[in-house]
Amino acid sequence: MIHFDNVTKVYTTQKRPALDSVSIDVDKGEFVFLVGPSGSGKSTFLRLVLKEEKPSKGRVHVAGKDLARLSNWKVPHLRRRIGCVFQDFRLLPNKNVFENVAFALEVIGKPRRFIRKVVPEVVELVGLEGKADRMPEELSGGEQQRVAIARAFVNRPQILLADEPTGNIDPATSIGIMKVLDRINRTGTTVVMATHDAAIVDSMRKRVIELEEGVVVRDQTRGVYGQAY
Ligand SMILES: Nc1ncnc2c1ncn2[C@@H]1O[C@H](COP(=O)(O)OP(=O)(O)OP(=O)(O)O)[C@@H](O)[C@H]1O
Repeated sequence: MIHFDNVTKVYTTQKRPALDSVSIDVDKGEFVFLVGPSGSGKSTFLRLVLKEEKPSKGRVHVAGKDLARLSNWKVPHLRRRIGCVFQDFRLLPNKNVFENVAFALEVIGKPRRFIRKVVPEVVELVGLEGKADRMPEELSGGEQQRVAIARAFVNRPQILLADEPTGNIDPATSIGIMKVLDRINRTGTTVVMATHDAAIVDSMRKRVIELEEGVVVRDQTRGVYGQAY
C-alpha cells in the first residue's frame, strides 16, 4: 500500500537529509507506529506519502501508483484515498459536528442524499452519536479529535495518516482515540501514526518503525516505544 524504495529527502535549506535511504513497505490493512525523536523525519515521511514533498532520491509508491509518475492534476485524486488527522484537530469552528464531517464529502461533490446517510454512520463509529449538532467549542479535546477522525474517514480512504493525534489529549482520553483508530484499521484501512506517546505504542503492540536522524533504526512487528526520549 505504501512502498518507499531507497528514499532520501534533503530540504534545500538543510545539509543533513530529513530522510536518508529509507526503504519501507506497509501492506494493506497494517497498523504502523512511526516513532523517533523530534526532527527524525516522521512528518517528512507522511508528507512524501501525500506528495506534498518530492523525494530527492528514490521512489515512493502509494496505492499502486509511482508518485514520481503521477501528474499534478491527479494528486487531488490520490489525496482522496488518504485521510489525515493532526495533533491540532483542524475543525471548522463555525460548523457543527455533522457539517464538519459532511464538508469533506461536499467538496468532492457527493450527493446530499448520500451525505445524509453516511455522516451519521461515521459519527456513530467514532462514538459521537447524539452530538452531531454540537459546535467544536462545545466539545472536549478528545471529542474534537473524534470529529477530525470521522471527517478523515467518511470517504472510506484506503490509508489513514495520523500525525501525533493524541499529542493534545490527556492519557485517559487518548485510549478512546486509539480504540477509534483501531476500529477504523479493522475495516481494512491502513493506518500510519507518527507519535511520541510511549504508553499508547506499548499498549497497542503493533508494528513500530523507528527513525533517527532520517534513518530507519528499527522495524519491529508488535513492538514497543523503545528508549525514553
Ligand atoms: N519544510 C522544511 N524545510 C526545511 N527543513 C525541514 C522542513 N521540514 C522539516 N525539515 C527538517 O527536516 C528534519 C526532519 O523533520 P520532520 O518534521 O520530518 O521530523 P519529525 O520527526 O516529524 O519531528 P517532530 O516529531 O518534531 O514533528 C528536521 O531537521 C527538520 O528541521
